[in-house]
Amino acid sequence: MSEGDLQGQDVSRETLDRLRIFADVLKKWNPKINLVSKRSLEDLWVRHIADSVQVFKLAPKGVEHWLDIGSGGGFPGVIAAIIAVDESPKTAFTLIESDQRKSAFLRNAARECGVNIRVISKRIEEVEAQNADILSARALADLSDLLRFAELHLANTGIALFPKGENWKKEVDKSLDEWRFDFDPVTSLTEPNAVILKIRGIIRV
Ligand SMILES: C[S@@+](CC[C@H](N)C(=O)[O-])C[C@H]1O[C@@H](n2cnc3c(N)ncnc32)[C@H](O)[C@@H]1O
Repeated sequence: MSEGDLQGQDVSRETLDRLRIFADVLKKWNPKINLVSKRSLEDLWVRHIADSVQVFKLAPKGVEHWLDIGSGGGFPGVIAAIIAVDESPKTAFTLIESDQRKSAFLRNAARECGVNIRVISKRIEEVEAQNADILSARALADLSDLLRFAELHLANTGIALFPKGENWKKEVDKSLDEWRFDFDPVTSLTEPNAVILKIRGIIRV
């Protein structure tokens, strides 16, 4: 287990302490509600934590509102909120997670880490428009569905950050039937064939 390994990404000592608390809470809850697979728990720091840190690092600092959808075990939403305590303290975080037990975990983990996060336990499509500056989602849906969620909850000037696996080009091509957008595929630090799609200017055609 690569405890504390953030793949060379720099965070403060205080942030690292909070991330350690988060890792402990996740390990405590995981056997009961299966937040991450048992196998990936062995590589929690790289597979999940460092993978989420890189999403935070791609967002501009000082934005008002960050929305993470389908947050599950808190990736990348809780990790981004933890780093923001130091690096972007004015940013408010909202997480949408429809599963009640996972929502309870997210609230508990935020409290234990001393981070202020609003958790909405509803389906993304049933939540009132959030007008977010940043929208993140990992392992939630294919790109076309994510763009539908962005249409609901992302401000016109906002940025979507979607980690995607090696099939990302196919997902982009498929989504162009229905959408136009500007995008930048940033190579993942944790998985060489994966990217984080940084997307702006989403328009339905
Ligand atoms: C595969 S998990 C990914 C969790 C986390 N983002 C990660 O990367 O580890 C997808 C999560 O999205 C939630 N979810 C799926 N569809 C949803 C919806 N329509 N509204 C709210 N939450 C949803 C599920 O309950 C689940 O926790």
